[in-house]
Amino acid sequence: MGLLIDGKWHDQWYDTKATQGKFVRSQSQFRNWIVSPDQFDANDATHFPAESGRYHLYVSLACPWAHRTLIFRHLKQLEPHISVSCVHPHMLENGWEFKNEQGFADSQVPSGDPLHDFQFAHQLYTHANSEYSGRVTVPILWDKQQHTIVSNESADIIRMLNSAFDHLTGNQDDFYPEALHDEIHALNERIYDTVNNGVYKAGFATTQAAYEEALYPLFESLEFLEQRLANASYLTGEQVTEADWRLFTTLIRFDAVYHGHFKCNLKRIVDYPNLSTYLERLYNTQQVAATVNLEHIKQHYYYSHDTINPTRVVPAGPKTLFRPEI
Ligand SMILES: N[C@@H](CCC(=O)N[C@@H](CS)C(=O)NCC(=O)O)C(=O)O
Repeated sequence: MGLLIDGKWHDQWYDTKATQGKFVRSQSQFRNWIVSPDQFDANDATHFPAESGRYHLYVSLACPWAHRTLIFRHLKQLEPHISVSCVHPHMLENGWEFKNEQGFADSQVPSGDPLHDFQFAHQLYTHANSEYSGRVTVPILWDKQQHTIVSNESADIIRMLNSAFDHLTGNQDDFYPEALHDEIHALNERIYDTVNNGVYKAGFATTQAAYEEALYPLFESLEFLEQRLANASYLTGEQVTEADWRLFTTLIRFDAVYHGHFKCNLKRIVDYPNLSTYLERLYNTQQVAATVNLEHIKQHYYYSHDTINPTRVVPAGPKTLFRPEI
């Protein structure tokens, strides 16, 4: 675990001393956009054209932020147009590594860096910007033509994938419909702060106060979502949107990892009937299940964060992520 400073790798854990034990997530720095041909402006340096075969997505199958982008690539039928590969689940002194290990092979996503054969993800960042300072995170959306990072922000990447390539795929499914923008933004804001990032704030807290400051709002939000799903299949009603997929990748990791490893243990997702049914509904949507690799998920968190779990023992359970039939 570490970061780049002026293009040089430094192995260091998150510093929470200056923030009273609180984990503060840093902003993603590559914020360009792939845009559809009708909106593409060649004079805008942040615009990248939506072309088949031009882009590569680097993900971690363990990471909930990267998982969102993998789901959108699948739902929008972008597999033939955007190539993908994954890092090894263990993120240690060199950060994310590209390493083939038979035991961690995934049936859908190859591991490694097929474009440069780099050993570490930080080499992609310095290849894009030799002076880069900051964290080396996944997902990374890479442009094979300009040899650079288009974006390392999952929230932006799923918006691009939602519509920019529609002319190539013919897939018009819209997970960010105009009429629901306000509702989606409000949901995203609360869910990002208290749930998606909330579990990390609880898990990486180094003081009791910082932990509790994240924990209670997290469970208030889960209660709020449980109520909201009492009479609706999805967060905004009967249409599945990006707000659901953004929540999904946290919920699917919750009982297996966040409940134990991040101490988010007031309740499990299986203890919420509506949330649990909802989670299973999303999991069973259009083979999204194939994007979930529980082995990578558990190995990553329990093995990589040795300040939290120094023995690196990975728990065997839970036996099921869904509510047993009653
Ligand atoms: N805001 C980013 C966050 C991505 C992120 O933090 N990814 C984690 C993996 S779950 C990571 O790569 N962490 C490495 C680090 O912080 O050094 C996004 O949503 O894309």
